This record gives sequence, structure tokens and C-alpha cells, in this order.
Amino acid sequence: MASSSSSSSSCDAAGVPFTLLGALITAGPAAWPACVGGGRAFLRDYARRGTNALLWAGLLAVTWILLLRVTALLRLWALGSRIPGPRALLADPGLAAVLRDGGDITGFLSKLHGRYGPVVRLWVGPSQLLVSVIDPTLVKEVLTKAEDKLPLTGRTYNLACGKLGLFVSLFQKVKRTRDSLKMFLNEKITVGASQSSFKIIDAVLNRINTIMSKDFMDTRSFSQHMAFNIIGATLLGDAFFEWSDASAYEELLMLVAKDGCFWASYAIPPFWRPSYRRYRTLCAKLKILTESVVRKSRQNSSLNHFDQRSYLKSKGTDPNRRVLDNMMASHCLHGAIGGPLNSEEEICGNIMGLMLHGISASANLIGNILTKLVLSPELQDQLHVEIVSVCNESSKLEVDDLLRMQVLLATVCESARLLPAGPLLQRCSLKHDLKLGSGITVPAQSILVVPLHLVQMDASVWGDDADQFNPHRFLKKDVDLREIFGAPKGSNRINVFSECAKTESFLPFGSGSRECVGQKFVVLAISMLIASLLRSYEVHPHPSLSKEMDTAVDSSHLHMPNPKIILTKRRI
Ligand code: HEM
Repeated sequence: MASSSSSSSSCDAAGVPFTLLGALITAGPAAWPACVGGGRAFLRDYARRGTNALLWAGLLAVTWILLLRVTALLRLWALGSRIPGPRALLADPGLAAVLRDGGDITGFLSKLHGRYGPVVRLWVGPSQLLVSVIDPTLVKEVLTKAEDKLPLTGRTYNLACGKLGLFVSLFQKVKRTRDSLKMFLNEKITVGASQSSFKIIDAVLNRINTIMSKDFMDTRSFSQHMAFNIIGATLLGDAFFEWSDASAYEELLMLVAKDGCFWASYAIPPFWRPSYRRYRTLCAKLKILTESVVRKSRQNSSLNHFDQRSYLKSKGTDPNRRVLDNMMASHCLHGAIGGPLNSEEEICGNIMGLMLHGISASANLIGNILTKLVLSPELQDQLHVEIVSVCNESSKLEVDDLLRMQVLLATVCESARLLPAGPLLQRCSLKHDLKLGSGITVPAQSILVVPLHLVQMDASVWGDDADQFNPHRFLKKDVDLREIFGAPKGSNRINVFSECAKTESFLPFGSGSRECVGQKFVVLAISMLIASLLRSYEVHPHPSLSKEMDTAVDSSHLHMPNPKIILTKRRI
């Protein structure tokens, strides 16, 4: 541009082409006025003009993006400030302190709800809003309307498992696999189906004898081992029990589960840090082991192919409906979640994701129940009487028997109510604002949380004994556990109470669009485990624990996260 302006005034610029195309269709530099300086000078001038144009386009694009961002931010601040909550704008100092020190988030939110009401907003940062909800009706609305999970959840699972069609942020991406998995798990608990005797539990209990050779066990590792075997055998079939690498796999899974969320919280993976690279190596090993057991289980299930076809024929099912066939008859999960659209990588990812989630959540629940049994010999006796009265000495436990063990089912539900697997249910609506019936609009991308302890121990819903362990609240006239767990398998939600507030306040497995797919299955599987265990063993506290319990005034209130226990065989 500058060079053209310095050209002599006598130069006839009109004879010089302006664009590259113009230069190509003229007769060439020979035909241009001499003052232009030939083809090279033209190209230099042309490049300068092109660069200027690109810089202007870039500047306009960046300005446009910044304008969009600023508008979105102003909108977020405007909508956010209409929701009740503390004044802090950049980041709430109280919340920052709780998050930094790993403090009591429930206690912190409880104080805020006491002050601002059932919906409270907090600023996590200048562009990140957290909204906590405790009112049962609003909780139901939020969990139904907000279909997405936080991007951090998706990143955590992706980092550990690679590509997968469950647990990722966007609901659209998980919908299909959720539906298939639901049918697969429901088939496992159908009364009268070929798999209903939970032979998995027999195999798991056989392992207890090996474990019993030790003097005592700590509840956490015992529960984790039981959960690992139940979930592993359910997802992978009999191949799981013949698998020589199972112990190594269990250890690896727990290591990967421990650090996943921490590493996923980095916006850019810190690949320069040796500890991160070590974590990635563990994930890669886990993936290789998963691939090997999936192959093994696939070989086993193709051996069972003949049985499956005759089973389907006897049910009058069209053998060409591939996905459904597999779900109904397969003994291992890849048949259900491995439809023609799923890649091998995604099937392994789904299995790893289910193992990570299912094992840690189930181990937590099994551990809580065992702790209660240790602390309350009366409850243990009551359950033993019920188990023995339902099944005669020689019979194998069936799902139908379990449905008659109302106190046992109530004990599992009450343990899940009092000690949920995590303190918060989390959701977000990534693309759309969420308009709640109460007139509140939660802007898109806000973090929505439901503090489980506050909701599940709300005295106005559960009564004055809301924070006490009382399985009998599930044995009221308006609750029929047999009907709930034995109901036709359209939905797998455990709708325990006829009273709306209680139904919406019983959320150990979440609710709405992203509720737990494994809830009915896992309550029955854990009930089966506890029934089989108590039928043959008594659970005692380790002597060191007995001393602690003797000195406590009321043992049912003791906080014992991981008591040592001893199992002694019952005399028949
Ligand atoms: C005691 C054991 C378990 C507990 C306490 C538990 C709890 C939960 C919770 C709280 C959620 C989130 C719900 C929400 O946001 O509304 C969830 C989701 C889920 N759970 Fe479980 N769960 C357990 C066992 C299992 C098992 C055994 C399986 C399957 C084998 C399973 C499969 C799933 C799936 C697929 C999801 C939803 C994932 C998604 O939508 O992306 N869970 N679970």
C-alpha cells in the first residue's frame, strides 16, 4: 500500500491489475506501465494488501467472539443475580475455602439454605454459577429438565476409559446405551428368568471362605472385593470367574478411580508431569486387561450361542432382532451395549466406566450395611430370622425369596438413604436456560446441585428421627417393597413412597433423565449378598472395636467408617 502511494504521479495506475486473477488474464508484466516495477513488485504489493485484509478479518472475528462472550457473561450475571444468594460476585470466598480445604460442603450449603431459602446461588468464579436446590418439587423438576452432567464428569470418565457411551456430559450421547443397559440389567432380576438365582452370589460367597482364612477383615476392602465380583461377573459373565488377572484388575481399577477427577480438572492435560504420565500408563494397562477379558467373555458367550437361540425361540422372539436378542439372552454385557453402531473401543470404555462407578458405589453401600450389622446385633438377629423363615434349609435363594424379605430390603434402602455414595447430585443444562415452575430461570451451563444429606435427612419430610437408622420407615402401610421391586420392568426407578415429598426426597440413585440405571438390580444383588452371608455367617466386631463400642453410650450413633470385622460360621 505504502509503495503504491509513493509512485510517481505520471504513472498510469489504471493499467495495473488489482487482483491475482486480473494479473493472470492481462498480457503479463510486459504490458504494465514501467513505473509499476514488473511482476515481482506487483506480487509484493499484492501480498501486502492480502495480509492487511486477513488482519482486518481476524480482528473483526475476535471482536465478534469477545462481544458474544461479554454479552453471555452480562446475561449470566443478570440472571444469576435474580436467584437468592450471597452478594459475592467474582467467587464466593466461603465456597472457595470449603473447596480448597476439602471441608464440609453439606454444612456450608445447609447454612445458606437456612438463610436464603430452598434455591441458593453461589459464584464459583466470575463466569461459573452454582445453584443448589433442596425443595422436593423443585428437585424433581431440576433432575428431570437438566439432562446433562458437568463436563468435568465426562472428562474424568474419558480420561480413564477412553471413548464411551455412558457417564459423558451430553444426554444425547448416553441415551441409547442407557436404554440397552436398563433392559440388560432388568433381565438379570426378572422373577423366574433363567438367571434369577443370582448364581454369581454363590460364586462370590465361595470366595469368602478363602478370605476367612485371615484373622479379620476391614469392612472397606471386604465390601470392595464383594462389589468387584458382583459387578464383574454381572457384566462379563462366567469368564470373569475363570480370569487369572482379576486381582490385578481390581487393584488397577481402584488406583485409576482414586486420581481420575484430579487429573481431569486440568484444562490442558499436564503431560510434562511424571505423575500424570504414570496415571496414563495405569489407564492404558486397565484398557488392555479390559480388552482381554471382553474377548474371553465373547468367546464364552459364542459357546452359549446355541442355548441362547433356543431360549429366544421358546419366548417367540424374532432371532434377527440382533440388539434385543443379545440383551435378552446374552450372559455378558457386550451383547447389550455392543450393538452394530458401537465400536470395540466404546464397548470396552462402557465396561470400564460401569466397573468404576458400580464398584465404588456398591462397595460404599455394602460397607454401610455391614457396619450397621456390626453395631446392631438385634438387627442382625431379626434379619437372620427373616431369611431362615423365607427359605428352607436346602433351597437356593431366588429373586422371589428376596422379595419376601421385607426387613432386609428395607435395611438396604435405609442404609442408602442415610449414607449416600456422594454428598451431591450434580447436573447442568449445557445448551438451554432452565425455567423452573417457581419463576426462577437458571442460565445455561450453570452447575446444578442437590445436597443429598439435606434432602434425605429433612425432618419436615422424614420426621424427627430423620437422622436415625430406622428401616421400619420403609415398612409402613403405604409402602409395598415386594410390589416395587417385583414390578414389571418398564422403569427401574425405585418409587418407594406414595407420598410425593418422600418419593422426591429419596434420591440415593438420583432421579429423572440421568438417574441410576442399575438401581433395582443393585439393591436386589446386595440384598442377595447380605441374605446369603447372614444365612451362613455371623458378623462380629473385632475385639479392638468391641472395647470402643462398650465405652460409647449409644453404639448406633458411632461414626465408624471402616470397622474391622470377623465372620464366624453359624452352627446349623
Ligand atoms: C449402590 C450402588 C449404586 C449407587 C448408590 C448408584 C448411584 C448412582 C447415582 C447417584 C447416579 C447419578 C444419578 C443422577 O444424576 O440422577 C448414578 C448413575 C448411573 N448409574 Fe449408578 N449407582 C449404583 C450402582 C450402579 C450399578 C451396579 C450400575 C450398573 C451396572 C450403575 C449404573 C449407572 C448408570 C449407567 C448411571 C447413569 C449414567 C449416565 O446417565 O451417564 N449404577 N448411579
